Amino acid sequence: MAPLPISSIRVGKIEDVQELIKSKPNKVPERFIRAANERGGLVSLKTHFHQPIPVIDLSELSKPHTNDDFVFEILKLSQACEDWGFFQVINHGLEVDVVDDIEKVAKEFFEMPLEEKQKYPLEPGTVQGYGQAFIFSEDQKLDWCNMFALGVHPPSIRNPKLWPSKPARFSESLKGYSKEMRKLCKRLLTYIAISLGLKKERFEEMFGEAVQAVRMNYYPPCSSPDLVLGLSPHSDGSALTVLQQSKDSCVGLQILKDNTWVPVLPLPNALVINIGDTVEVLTNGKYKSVEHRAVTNRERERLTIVTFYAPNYEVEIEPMGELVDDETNPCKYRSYNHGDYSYHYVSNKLQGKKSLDFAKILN
Ligand SMILES: COC(=O)C(/C=C/C1=C(C)CCCC1(C)C)=C/O[C@H]1C=C(C)C(=O)O1
Ligand SMILES: O=C(O)CCC(=O)C(=O)O
Ligand SMILES: [Fe+2]
Repeated sequence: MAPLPISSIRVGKIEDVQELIKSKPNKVPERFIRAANERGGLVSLKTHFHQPIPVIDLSELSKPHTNDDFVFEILKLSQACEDWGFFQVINHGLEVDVVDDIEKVAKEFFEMPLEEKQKYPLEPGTVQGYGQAFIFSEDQKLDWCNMFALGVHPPSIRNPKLWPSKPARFSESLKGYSKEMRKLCKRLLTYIAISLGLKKERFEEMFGEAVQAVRMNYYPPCSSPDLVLGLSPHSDGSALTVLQQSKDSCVGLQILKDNTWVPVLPLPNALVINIGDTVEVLTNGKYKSVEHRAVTNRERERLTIVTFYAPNYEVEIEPMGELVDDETNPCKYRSYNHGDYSYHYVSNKLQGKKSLDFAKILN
């Protein structure tokens, strides 16, 4: 994926949100204030009474494929992917230490002095480093979030200058965590393949050496949470995304369902999984990527650790032949190179599902 021509990008001053709140401003700076139509939207109250985002129990999927419990959970998975594009997984079998450790080092990273974090700057037009990504103009609104993102795998996408030397355990911890996340993504893709009636290795065989990136999002508290957004609405360009919310995390993630923003209630020891644009294309729209955003809290900070898992940049993407029927289910997306899509994705601001127009066949 070629870098963007950064010289032409003028983004103005991007204030660091953690530093900003230290000065206790009596007003939220204009650059963070969203237009009324952007920050509002109907927010579902249903979640105050029950948890609507499907929950998939991965221990049920470890059972033999002939077992009724396995079949039942696969059906639940297929419904979750088709109706929601989002689900939480429990009993995922990840070592508690690995999950806890990354959360600790991520916290330690964000708590370091600004000068230390600024040794790893996210340059305009790139998506790796500390700062704000997807900002392309001086008048673009900013998210109420500090983020730190790194390409992890294959090693060729790493920018070693951006891997921090402090906290001392950061790199080791991220490598260990990413290894486990990679196994989890591969495993989830086998279940997703089975849920679609495909052979279980179908995604893995097509993806080649999959691309994996991590993004740590730190949302400081905001005195006027209704005026800002923690993270702008977007769908992920990945095939799958895994989101870990820190222990005791408050609600922050919202997903757009039937024109209503539905909050995702954090469950203890669960991970949130979502379908990315790439799986939408590969399944010819049977499983769709879903627009989501993050909101902030008046009193509480929130930390999330997000893994993006996607095919190798060399891979050609198009709807899978098994899921297309010229008569009853014609091809809705064109064929393209995943590296080109990644370039397109990172060259545009986050704007709902707009990035996917790149692939849509418009009739
Ligand atoms: C909100 O989405 C992102 O921040 C994001 C960025 C991912 C990336 C890095 C942090 C470094 C390496 C490149 C890559 C683009 C993967 C989303 O990632 C999605 C977008 C595409 C395309 C993808 O494959 O994952
Ligand atoms: O932090 C969250 O809740 C959402 C993060 C997210 O959607 C992303 O990083 O792509
Ligand atoms: Fe996302």
